[in-house]
Amino acid sequence: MVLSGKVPITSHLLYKGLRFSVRYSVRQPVLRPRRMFYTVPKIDDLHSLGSPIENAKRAAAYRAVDENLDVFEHKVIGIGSGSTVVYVAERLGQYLKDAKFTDYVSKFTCIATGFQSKQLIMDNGLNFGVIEQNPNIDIAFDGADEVDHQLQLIKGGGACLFQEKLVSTSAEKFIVVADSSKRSPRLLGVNWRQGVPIEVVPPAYVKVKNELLSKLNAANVVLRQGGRAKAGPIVTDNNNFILDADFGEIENPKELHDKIKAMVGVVETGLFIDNAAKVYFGNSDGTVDVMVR
Ligand SMILES: O=C(CO)[C@H](O)[C@H](O)COP(=O)(O)O
Repeated sequence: MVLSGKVPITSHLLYKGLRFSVRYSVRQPVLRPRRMFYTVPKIDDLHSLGSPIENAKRAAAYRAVDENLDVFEHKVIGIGSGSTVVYVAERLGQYLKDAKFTDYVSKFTCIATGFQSKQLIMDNGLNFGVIEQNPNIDIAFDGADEVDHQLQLIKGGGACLFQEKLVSTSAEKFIVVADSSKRSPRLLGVNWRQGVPIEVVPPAYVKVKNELLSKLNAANVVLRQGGRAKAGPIVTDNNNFILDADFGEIENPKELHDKIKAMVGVVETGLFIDNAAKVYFGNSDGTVDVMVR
C-alpha cells in the first residue's frame, strides 16, 4: 500500500482592502510502509499455550517437522489424525506462509488419514490430495496411543485406524509425534489400557469378537460406542466398526497382529509393526525426546 495524494490548501489574502482566496494543493510525501516478511517462528521463541500437555504436543510436532521435512525435495506428505498432529499441520502452514518456502510448500500434496485430517490440511491452506493418485508418500506424520521400547505402536484411539495404516505404510518415512505419556516403559498395553483397536466389517463384529475371546484369550472385547453424541457404535471413515480388545501387556505385538489380521472380517489392527522410523515425545517443559529405529 502507498500513502500519497494531493492535499488541498486554501489561503486567504487581503490586498488593498479586498479579500482574495487562493486555492492550491501540495503533494504529500510518498509513505511506503515497511514490508513485513513472515518467517517460520523459532521453536525457542514460542510463547506458552497455557497448558503443559499442549506445549508438549506442539514441541514434539514442530521439532518433528523441522528435523524431518525436506521442504525442497518432499512433495507428497501424509497427515495423520488426533490432537498432536494438529501442530504438524500448523507448522506446515507456517512454512507455507514463509516466502523462502512458499513456492515449494504450495506445491505439496497432503494425504489425509480421515475426515479430521482433511480439515487440518484445508484449514492450514495446504493442498489436499487422494492416495489413489499419490500412492507413494515421501513422509507421513501421525500421533500414537502408545509406543513400546522397539517403536511398535498402538494406534486407532481416534478410530481412524485403517486409513492411518494405509498412509503410514505408503510413506517412505513415517514419523510419530506424541506427548511423553504415550511412552511405555517397555511393552504395549501398559499405559494404554483401553485395548488394541481393531477395525472390522460391521456384519463380522460378533464373529471376530468371539474369536478374539476364545482363540486369542482377550480378557475383554468391547464394540466401541459413539458416546453421548451417538446412540450405537462408532462408524469409521470407511463405514466399519471398531472393537477394542484387551490383551494386557503385549510381549509379541507382531505375532498378535498377524493372528488378528488372519480373522475373516478384520480390516486392520491398531498394532503398527516395524513402521515408525522415529518417535518425537514432547515434554511439558517444551523439551523433546527422540527415539530412532
Ligand atoms: O491413532 C490415532 C487416531 O486413530 C491418533 O493418532 C492417536 O489416538 C493419538 O492421538 P493424540 O495425538 O490425540 O494423542
